Amino acid sequence: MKKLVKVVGAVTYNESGEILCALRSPDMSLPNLWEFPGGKIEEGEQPEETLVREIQEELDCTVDVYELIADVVHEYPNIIVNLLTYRTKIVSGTPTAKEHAELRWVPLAELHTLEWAPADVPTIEALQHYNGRQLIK
Ligand SMILES: Nc1nc2c([nH]c(=O)n2[C@H]2C[C@H](O)[C@@H](COP(=O)(O)OP(=O)(O)OP(=O)(O)O)O2)c(=O)[nH]1
Repeated sequence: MKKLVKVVGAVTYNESGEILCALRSPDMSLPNLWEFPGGKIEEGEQPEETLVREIQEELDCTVDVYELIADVVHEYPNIIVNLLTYRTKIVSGTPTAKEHAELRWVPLAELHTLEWAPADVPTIEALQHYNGRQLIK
């Protein structure tokens, strides 16, 4: 039976309303696809705690976590991923790619031009339906 992993991803806006996108490196699973930075929820962790920990590890900055954007179950060939995406805000530090091949700030209207990990597509669609400006707090 395929393993089900619970994963969190951070949707982070900058002052210009662009969203932080991260490119998985060639040696990761789902190589060379774009994702929201984050990672697997560990035993005993709340999703918000995972996000803060993972963003610190992967991007070397600190985020506050706000509302849930999408809760998606996606079946990959080898694994089932339950991806929870949350709006987050950087409260200290500047995002730096510690593990990703690239980080890029992308306007909402251009998100669909990137090649995303399939589990992320419903989040992109949900974001298009939001008024992006309302998300900048
Ligand atoms: N962090 C993150 N992972 C995602 C997203 N979309 C998506 O399908 N995933 C998948 C990729 C991985 O299979 C899993 C997250 O694991 P991880 O971020 O800890 O990645 P990893 O490379 O260490 O995991 P793995 O090689 O052991 O699969 O969820 C996303 O937006 N963010």
